[in-house]
Amino acid sequence: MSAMLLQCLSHTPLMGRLHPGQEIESEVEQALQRLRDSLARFEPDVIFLFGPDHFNGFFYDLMPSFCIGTAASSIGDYGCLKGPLDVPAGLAGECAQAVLDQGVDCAVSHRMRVDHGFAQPLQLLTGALDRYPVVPIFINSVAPPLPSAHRARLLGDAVGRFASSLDRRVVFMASGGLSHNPPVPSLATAPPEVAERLLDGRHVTPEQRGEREARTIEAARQFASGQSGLPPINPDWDHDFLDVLKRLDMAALDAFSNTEITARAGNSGHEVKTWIAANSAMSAATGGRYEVSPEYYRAIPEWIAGFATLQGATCR
Ligand SMILES: O=C(O)/C=C/c1cccc(O)c1O
Ligand SMILES: [Fe+2]
Repeated sequence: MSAMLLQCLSHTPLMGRLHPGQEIESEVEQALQRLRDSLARFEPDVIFLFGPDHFNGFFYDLMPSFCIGTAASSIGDYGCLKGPLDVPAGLAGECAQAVLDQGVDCAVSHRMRVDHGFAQPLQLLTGALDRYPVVPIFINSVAPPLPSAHRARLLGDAVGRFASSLDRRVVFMASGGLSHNPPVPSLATAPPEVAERLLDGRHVTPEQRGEREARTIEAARQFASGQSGLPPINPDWDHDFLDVLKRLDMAALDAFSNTEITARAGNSGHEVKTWIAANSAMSAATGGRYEVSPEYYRAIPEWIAGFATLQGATCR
């Protein structure tokens, strides 16, 4: 019999680099521990992990809206674990075919490079990149033109229908969001050497990577001290979004426009589409018979994150 579990969490490579204080860090740790415990209890056969990329694996020389990896490796940015994920190639390929058959155009990568967007949740919740088989599903969340919330919902729906046919213990996991605005360059305004890296940054040197990471850490330090031009985290929007998920209101998810997400959740707020896809997958796979509990939320400027966790399980 198929069994389904939904887990969503924010990621931030600033965790462990900047410190929002003991109380907040232990709150976050407890929220992560709840996810870890239910994941371990669930004993998944496979995790369908919806995640973004930050110009580390996907570039403007060929930028898909969605891509399923039949093999994937983490680049180890920001000190995350580096190396291969345990991707079941046949299953991932079948998933891609099923998604295409359901009318959602999705690219395939037989050598997907992933960054902290995929590596951090696996590391935080399982202690490794290859503890469980994982089908990595990329959603373009930072490189306009972006897919809509509606298309992300349909992607999730197609993955959920496929997963429900498997007779396996399946986790739908999302990594991203909620509202946040780290300093990600834009192709439209970038100087030539930065634009080149957005087009094809596959071969940056360790020094260039180190400089980029140091810039983000410095930007977070300024953001946390209130001396930054970066737009603020938006807890009101984040709570509204979590409410929609709690109500299982798929139609409301479709109504989030890209303009609204950028204006209210920030340029990187589009990472919520990973949550939209995972919740939609859970809805499709269970026929809507599941309950969602948003378990933790806090705006954490030191981590440039509206940081949240959510779980969902089938109704008994
Ligand atoms: O520098 C990057 O690649 C991104 C950093 C970042 C910072 C805060 C929240 C996030 O979701 C990020 O990806
Ligand atoms: Fe991110």
